[in-house]
Amino acid sequence: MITRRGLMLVLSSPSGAGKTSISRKLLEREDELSMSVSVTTRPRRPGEVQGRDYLFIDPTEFQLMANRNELLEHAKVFGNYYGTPRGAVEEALAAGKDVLFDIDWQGTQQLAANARQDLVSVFILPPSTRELERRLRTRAQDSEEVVAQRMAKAADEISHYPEYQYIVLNDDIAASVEKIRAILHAERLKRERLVGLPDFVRGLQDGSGD
Ligand SMILES: Nc1ncnc2c1ncn2[C@@H]1O[C@H](COP(=O)(O)OP(=O)(O)OP(=O)(O)O)[C@@H](O)[C@H]1O
Ligand SMILES: Nc1nc2c(ncn2[C@@H]2O[C@H](COP(=O)(O)O)[C@@H](O)[C@H]2O)c(=O)[nH]1
Repeated sequence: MITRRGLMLVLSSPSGAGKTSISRKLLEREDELSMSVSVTTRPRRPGEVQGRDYLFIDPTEFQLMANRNELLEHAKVFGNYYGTPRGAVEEALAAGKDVLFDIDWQGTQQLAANARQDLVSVFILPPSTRELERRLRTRAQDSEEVVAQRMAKAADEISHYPEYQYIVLNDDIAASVEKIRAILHAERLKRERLVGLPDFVRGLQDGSGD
């Protein structure tokens, strides 16, 4: 019997390039994929739902979670704290399920340091700086000040693209989703992820695997 270890599919990008939009569409199409819901100290945006988009917590609670080693990775991004709760991810991976992450480059580096073999990392680029700013503005969920702060950090975020295995230029969202699905489907077939493969092949070779 061949089974498979779950993988961690990470999407990173400068703010506004499209990670959240792409993630939602991926989850609609991929039954075996679940979203890692982060904790954050950032204020909730209009329309965001507690427990679906984030677990919104206060800085004291965040610090407690970090101290208790309940976060798989954590980072300060744009002045707020964000982190990945460890329990849900470890449970899903152990059950052979894949987990989708929308996290920044700092978090990706931490996951890579601890579990590089289970990580599939994708960096999403916007088609242009002008389009990135247009997307942040038309999302209409952040103040002028926040948009300016995120645009000021975009070049720095983009400088981390060489740390990622795959690059997707998010011009057309449907096409971007299909590209990431293709990455996911190919990565699922990687020999290294298959558990029980040597025994299965040995059975084929010696004829005992009927
Ligand atoms: N390919 C695309 N073409 C046009 N608009 C897009 C495209 N992808 C995403 N958008 C729009 O851009 C805006 C920002 O997208 P989204 O919130 O998904 O970005 P994000 O990378 O998750 O941002 P953040 O890092 O701030 O969470 C949204 O209004 C979304 O509808
Ligand atoms: N290292 C982590 N980064 C995270 C996590 N959750 C989200 N993020 C990143 O933060 C910025 C801003 O997100 P926003 O929702 O405030 O627009 C973005 O780059 C996210 O990818 C996390 O758990 N860890």
